[in-house]
Amino acid sequence: MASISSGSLTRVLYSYPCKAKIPKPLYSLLFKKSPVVGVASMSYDKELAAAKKAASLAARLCQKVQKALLQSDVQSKSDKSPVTVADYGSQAIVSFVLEREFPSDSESFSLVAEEDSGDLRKEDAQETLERITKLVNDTLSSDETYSVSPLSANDVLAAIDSGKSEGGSHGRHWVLDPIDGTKGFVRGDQYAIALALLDEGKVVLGVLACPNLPLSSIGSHDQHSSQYKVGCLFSAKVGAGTDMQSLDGSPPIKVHVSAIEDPEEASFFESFEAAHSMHDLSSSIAKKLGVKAPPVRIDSQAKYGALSRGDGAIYLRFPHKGYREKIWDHAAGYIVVTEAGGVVADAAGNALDFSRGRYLDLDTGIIVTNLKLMPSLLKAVTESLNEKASSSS
Ligand SMILES: Nc1ncnc2c1ncn2[C@@H]1O[C@H](COP(=O)(O)O)[C@@H](OP(=O)(O)O)[C@H]1O
Ligand SMILES: [Mg+2]
Ligand SMILES: [Mg+2]
Ligand SMILES: [Mg+2]
Repeated sequence: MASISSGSLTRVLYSYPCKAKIPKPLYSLLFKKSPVVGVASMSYDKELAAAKKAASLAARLCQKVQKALLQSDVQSKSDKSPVTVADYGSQAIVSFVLEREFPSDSESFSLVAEEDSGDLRKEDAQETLERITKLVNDTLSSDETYSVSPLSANDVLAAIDSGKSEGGSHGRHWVLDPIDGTKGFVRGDQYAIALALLDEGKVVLGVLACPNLPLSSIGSHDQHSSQYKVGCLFSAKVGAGTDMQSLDGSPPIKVHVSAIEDPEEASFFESFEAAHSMHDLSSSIAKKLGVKAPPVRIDSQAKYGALSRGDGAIYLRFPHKGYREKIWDHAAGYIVVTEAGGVVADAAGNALDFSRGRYLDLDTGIIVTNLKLMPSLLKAVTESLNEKASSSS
């Protein structure tokens, strides 16, 4: 989390609309000291290097599949959401690389990941499993640092199933979304490989590989244009800021969230999929706040990456009633944004709690912006939610 100087503290206090009392949850979110007390002094350098390597290799596998996506590569999970050979392949690669990079931790290795091998163990999935196994082996052999004998289909199933951990508030847990934004991936749009590490319940590092995200700002041009070089790797470590580099290996640069204070100049991100976030609610919040620009709708945690380098100033996510957010959909994005100076909160202004297992139990939605805009954003969110509640009662 970005440290907050007394100067910025004063500015935030003054920026709170109407000098109203700052709500308690928001106060603690904006002003509390680093949330990783006790683990902040660890370096996590080796872990971050391993995470970047694992996510970059997984991105290579995903790029290959997205270029030649076959109808048979896309399956439906029991909740009807899509999953592809690349989701499984990416999870197998990341799991394999992490276990290999930390052989001495094999007893305590813990990975909380989205996919499991249940459907791949069914009889009619033989061909799909073979295709995934080939993809994983081809990707590993394309990396000169891994001279391993090819993995069998069973090795691949076991690597995928390493991701069954429940996480929690004790010890270390890797958190993986092997493809976040599978719907975007299938459409040929944005997606991300999102990997984070929890230590004693706090996110201490995160990596976002975004193979289709332009290296230059998407605030200023059409994100679908083929004119711009794409492929970004964001990485963040607690207390060390956020870096961005190209996926093909340029040196990293430090990135920072937008410094915009006037909502009229701000633009906001939201899900491309209306089923994932209530677009009408975001537009009512944006209108209240005075945001002029239309929403930028993109898939996946690429939104957190783009926000961390200031492409836009606000991210609004309001799932429909009953949906429970998962930790792998936010852990990496959360630290990428907070280390770049941003604030991530639920709709009541509470900090997100990644220590409760696979789910993030939170109040109503997720809002992300910079320190200056957060108080007025939270006020607009509260008003819009109250209006929505009274109009539906
Ligand atoms: N009804 C729903 N409401 C909110 N989020 C949902 C949802 N159904 C799926 N999702 C989540 O939204 C994620 C994609 O986020 P975004 O909308 O920002 O692109 C999905 O990740 P996966 O694609 O990894 O399954 C999934 O976890
Ligand atoms: Mg999914
Ligand atoms: Mg996801
Ligand atoms: Mg996913």
